[in-house]
Amino acid sequence: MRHLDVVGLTVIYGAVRAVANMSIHLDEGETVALIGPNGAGKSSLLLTIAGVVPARSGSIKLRGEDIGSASVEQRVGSGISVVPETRDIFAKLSVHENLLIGASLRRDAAVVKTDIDRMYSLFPRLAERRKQMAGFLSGGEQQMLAIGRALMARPKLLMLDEPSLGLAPIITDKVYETIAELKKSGTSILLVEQNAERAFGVCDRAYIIQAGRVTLEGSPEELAKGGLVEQALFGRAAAGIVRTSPQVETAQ
Ligand SMILES: Nc1ncnc2c1ncn2[C@@H]1O[C@H](COP(=O)(O)OP(=O)(O)OP(=O)(O)O)[C@@H](O)[C@H]1O
Repeated sequence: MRHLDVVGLTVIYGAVRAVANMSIHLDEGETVALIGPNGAGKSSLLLTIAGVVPARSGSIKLRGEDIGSASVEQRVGSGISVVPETRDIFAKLSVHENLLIGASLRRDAAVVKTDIDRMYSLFPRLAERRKQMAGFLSGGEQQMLAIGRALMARPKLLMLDEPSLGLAPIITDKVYETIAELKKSGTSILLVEQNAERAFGVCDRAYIIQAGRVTLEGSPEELAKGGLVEQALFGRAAAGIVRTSPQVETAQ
């Protein structure tokens, strides 16, 4: 079943067209990566799906229902959670309080407690630091807390914006192990990454995004063939001549 359908989405900031008539989709339980260089429009796409940034045009459907005019809270209530690139944790609150805030829209207090315990078993480091102010955590711990906080909303669709940004390789491994665990549990995942190799290790399908457009789409196996990704990111796509499958746009 189709979980998310984004069709013809355009996002504009002043004179900048960050997302240009972009269409992507995600099936139930699928892990889909958005790969592209800085400034390609990946974060804008995620934030627009989350309802934080408005779309200029296009539609966003969640399980067939148009959520284009829904508030951020309504989208969280419909099962969408985002871990932004900025991580957005509350630095002056404790680890435990940050996790509780992630569940603030939920009404099932008893299950929330069980979920917090689940977060602590998923991230033992957070359990050790549950009383510590989040601002004092390391970058990796803050990323785990940001993911844990998003998971506390029990998302059906989790969007992660460059979860490995600025992290040591060993911590990145841990973050990716967690993503693999979430994938096994059936959560649909939309993952923004600049590192194609990392993303390919976990995703079912990927879109290559450049200058606000999808320039390639396929499974990791398809995209890895013949250096298509490198070609798109560093080669001919830069000149706007990479041609892809029919539903995928061509860079202009
Ligand atoms: N709030 C904003 N106001 C004005 N321009 C913005 C804003 N946010 C993003 N942009 C611009 O929109 C374009 C797309 O940015 P976006 O952050 O979505 O790209 P990205 O692919 O996520 O890149 P990065 O990995 O650097 O975050 C860029 O040109 C960026 O400078």
